[in-house]
Amino acid sequence: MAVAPNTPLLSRLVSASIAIANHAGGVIREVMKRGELGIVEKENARDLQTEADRAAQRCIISSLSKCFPKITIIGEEGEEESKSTSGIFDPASVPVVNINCPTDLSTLCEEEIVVWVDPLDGTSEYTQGLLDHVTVLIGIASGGKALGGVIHQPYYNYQNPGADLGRTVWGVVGGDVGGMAVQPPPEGKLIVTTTRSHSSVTVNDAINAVGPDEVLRVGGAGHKVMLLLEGKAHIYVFASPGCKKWDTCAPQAVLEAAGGLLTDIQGSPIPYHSAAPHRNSTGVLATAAGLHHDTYIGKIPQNVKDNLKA
Ligand SMILES: Nc1ncnc2c1ncn2[C@@H]1O[C@H](COP(=O)(O)O)[C@@H](O)[C@H]1OP(=O)(O)O
Ligand SMILES: [Mg+2]
Ligand SMILES: [Mg+2]
Ligand SMILES: [Mg+2]
Repeated sequence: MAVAPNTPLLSRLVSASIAIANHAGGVIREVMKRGELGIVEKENARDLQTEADRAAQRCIISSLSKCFPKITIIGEEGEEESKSTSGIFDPASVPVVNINCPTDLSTLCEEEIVVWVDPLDGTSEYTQGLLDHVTVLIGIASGGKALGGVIHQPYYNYQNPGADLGRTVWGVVGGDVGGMAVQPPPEGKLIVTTTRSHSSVTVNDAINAVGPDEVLRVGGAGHKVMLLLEGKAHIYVFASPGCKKWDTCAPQAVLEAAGGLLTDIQGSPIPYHSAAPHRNSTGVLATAAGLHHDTYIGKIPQNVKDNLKA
């Protein structure tokens, strides 16, 4: 369906990203259904890539760059999977989502935009059949800031036969959140979410220091931020250099659109310029809306912060 004339670029980009992320979710389910995952080890045995990561990236980058040829797009799975034009999807073939754009972001042009794409977040969990941990992440940045994001959960509802499979949540900082009803976490206790597959002594030291009543060890950066948005956890603590910009850009934008905050473990903003290092070497700490972020940053021990110097 055609977009109304004069629609700001950011609104068009978020709407197209919703459609493309949905389509990529179908690609991910299709690979799992066929059962030939084509698993490759990247940097080490805890860093895997499957045919679903590759095919979803081909689909997302080719489709986005066809619609927006001058934006910079950086995908987790690298150059080869970014050049391909196979699996292209035209977002104009599905209804437009009307996205409000804050006035100060309404004049952005394509050259000012960097899109960070994680075609499949939670790859370890995907290979282990923990399908509800998987998300597709498309994060939109400008001026080094995460401004818009789409989190698609291809397996949302997969344990409820008959219910609609998959859901897509989006947000624009200073604008709206859509695709879900954001819920506050319970009062009177502290639930922390963290990694289940990339733990370390430093990761656990940081968690213990914030004094949790409960720790939810789940896969994926997108999935953990969804737990904050769903009111199932209060904070996400990952004192490790394992996450990259494509893991955090979209979740950060959606969380901050909902009133939360995502920074590194020192409380400093994560920069999203195209030249920024891919690795979030100083870790990640995110808080749901209504929490006092600096209080938790203040509880992270100095030795943990020192272990994660840029
Ligand atoms: N040590 C690591 N090596 C590779 N990727 C990592 C590492 N730590 C975290 N990640 C990425 O960050 C996401 C969140 O981490 P975790 O699930 O451990 O909390 C992972 O799903 C993975 O993204 P991806 O699955 O897209 O490769
Ligand atoms: Mg990966
Ligand atoms: Mg990831
Ligand atoms: Mg990934």
